[in-house]
Amino acid sequence: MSPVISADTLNLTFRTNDGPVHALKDVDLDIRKGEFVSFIGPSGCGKTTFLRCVAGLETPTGGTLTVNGMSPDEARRARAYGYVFQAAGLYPWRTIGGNIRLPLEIMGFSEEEKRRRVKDTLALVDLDGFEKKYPWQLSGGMQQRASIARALSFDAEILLMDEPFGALDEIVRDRLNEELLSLWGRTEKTMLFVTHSIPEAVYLSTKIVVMSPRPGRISDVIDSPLPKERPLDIRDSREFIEIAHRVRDGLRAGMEAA
Ligand SMILES: Nc1ncnc2c1ncn2[C@@H]1O[C@H](COP(=O)(O)OP(=O)(O)OP(=O)(O)O)[C@@H](O)[C@H]1O
Repeated sequence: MSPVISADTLNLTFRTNDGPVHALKDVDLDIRKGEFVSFIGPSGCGKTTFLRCVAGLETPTGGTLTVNGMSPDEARRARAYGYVFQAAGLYPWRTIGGNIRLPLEIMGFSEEEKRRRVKDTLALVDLDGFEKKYPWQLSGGMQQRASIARALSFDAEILLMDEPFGALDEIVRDRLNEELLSLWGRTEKTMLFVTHSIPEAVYLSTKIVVMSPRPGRISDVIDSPLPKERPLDIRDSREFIEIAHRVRDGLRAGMEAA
């Protein structure tokens, strides 16, 4: 099966007044359909930049990047992905339903289709009954779930998530991690997920991409041997702890080489 996302010697250098910033250096990575891929690495190592390249929001300065065999820009126009940011980014003057409808309105879905999709995606993230509430009436975790629903509403094949749970406390984060895994299991989307948390990366991923600081390079790619079904207490298992060690070693090696 050909990869959904394929990066080959991808480079991105930002030109700034203080000189060039090498945000990505020779990144090679293939991501297959239905994989859950986490990107972990120190601040400024290019995780967000990589996601933005995939989304067609940044233009690489070297190498090639394809999404579904197309350029990122073409893939964006073909609605290949939804984007979830660290802050839920919901419009406060729109209800939860209104927020989820927004991309559907922009994309010109019919009234009936909009209604159906809002209802279905709210159910998918376990927010049935909250359609008419405003964002401020929901907890931080619920807002983030609404933001995920918005990204899923137009049935994009790929979900780009940039530290979506970074601002939430650990208990809420644990629950959302479980819910996200279950959602992924049901929808079989391809997930690209940025995190600073080793346990979160190990718990969620089928593949963990460990990155090193500027210039942002990949220092290790770990294919997880953990089963698809993952109760939270899998975090106490020997396999889990071994993968977490390997991620930590990759992070350390990247820091030392930088
Ligand atoms: N538009 C831009 N112009 C100039 N430099 C930029 C721009 N965007 C990002 N950078 C720089 O590129 C590098 C990578 O940034 P990026 O946001 O991708 O890192 P990150 O790994 O996502 O960091 P964090 O974990 O803190 O979110 C950083 O040094 C950043 O300052």
